[in-house]
Amino acid sequence: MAVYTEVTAEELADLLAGYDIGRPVSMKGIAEGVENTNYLVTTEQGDFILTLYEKRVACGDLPFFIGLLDYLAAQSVPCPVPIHDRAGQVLHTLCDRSAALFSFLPGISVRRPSVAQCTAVGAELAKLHLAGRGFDMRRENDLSLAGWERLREDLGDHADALWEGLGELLDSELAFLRAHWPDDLPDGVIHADLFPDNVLFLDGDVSGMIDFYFACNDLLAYDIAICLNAWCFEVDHSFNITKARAFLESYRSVRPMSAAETEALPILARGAALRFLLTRAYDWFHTAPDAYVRPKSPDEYLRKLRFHQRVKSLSEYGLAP
Ligand SMILES: Nc1ncnc2c1ncn2[C@@H]1O[C@H](COP(=O)(O)OP(=O)(O)OP(=O)(O)O)[C@@H](O)[C@H]1O
Ligand SMILES: N[C@@H](CCO)C(=O)O
Repeated sequence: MAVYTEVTAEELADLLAGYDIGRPVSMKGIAEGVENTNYLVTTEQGDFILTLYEKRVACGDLPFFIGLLDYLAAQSVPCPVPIHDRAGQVLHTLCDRSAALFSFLPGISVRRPSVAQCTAVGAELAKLHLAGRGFDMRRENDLSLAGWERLREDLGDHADALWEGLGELLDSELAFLRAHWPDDLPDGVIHADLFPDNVLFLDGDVSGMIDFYFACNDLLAYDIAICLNAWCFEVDHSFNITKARAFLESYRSVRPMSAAETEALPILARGAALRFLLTRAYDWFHTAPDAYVRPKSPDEYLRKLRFHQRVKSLSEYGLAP
């Protein structure tokens, strides 16, 4: 479970004294999530999420994330709304960590998304991309090409210890992506980690998108590629073209994609697969055996990468060639 930092009832009461959200009634640690410590805090006025930022989120990035959530929430994007204290502040220090309170979003995340849920998330991602236009803070994607190269370097010989030949595969894929990565597609604010565990559903609709801590400025179509990987493969690793078609049609009904964006999808999907293959491989070797959370399987993303490497036509993503 991921409650890395224990907050006492007194510490919570002291924090809440600065807000207009009533006195605390209860506080429960949330088991899900691996990056930060999250508590469900109930006050006299309702439910809130208290997040304590652990080491993986850089403190310097927090104003970007908070500013973005404020901006998106003002445009009715179903994201956590940062709660401002009486002085207008969102960020506080609690137990030696940066901490913030957010609105609690109702809904349940799914493990195996249905076609209807892929349709719903496609439209919501497009709305998010449109809503992000005009947000004037910037955060570079530290997990794009240069970041992948750093991760590959850091993995070193561990790659081949994971699977014979993985090092060579990573090197040739990086060389391919370096030579072909597009730089002239529409860009903007992307979520960059919109996996099923970061989307909440209520009565078939998306009621919440959470965990914006990889959000950054990058190609909008790269975010689409991340979602194709995260939402459209089955547990047996097969690609579900019906889900892909539903997701893409729904996205394009809200924000039409240019021809250049659709043509770039196979390369972007390769990059997106490599990104999660590398971070999962990194975590595989850097997670202590007695850690709270088990690292996720890099193998899943190696298979996804291989699928996209074999794609010959956009029709394999359910798009007209
Ligand atoms: N605003 C919110 N409303 C409702 N539930 C939330 C909210 N924020 C977080 N949660 C709950 O807390 C859990 C962990 O949140 P989150 O995914 O942001 O944590 P994390 O540690 O950054 O995780 P990750 O491993 O996905 O990076 C979620 O799965 C969800 O159950
Ligand atoms: N979504 C990431 C985990 C960290 O956000 C993964 O599945 O590898």
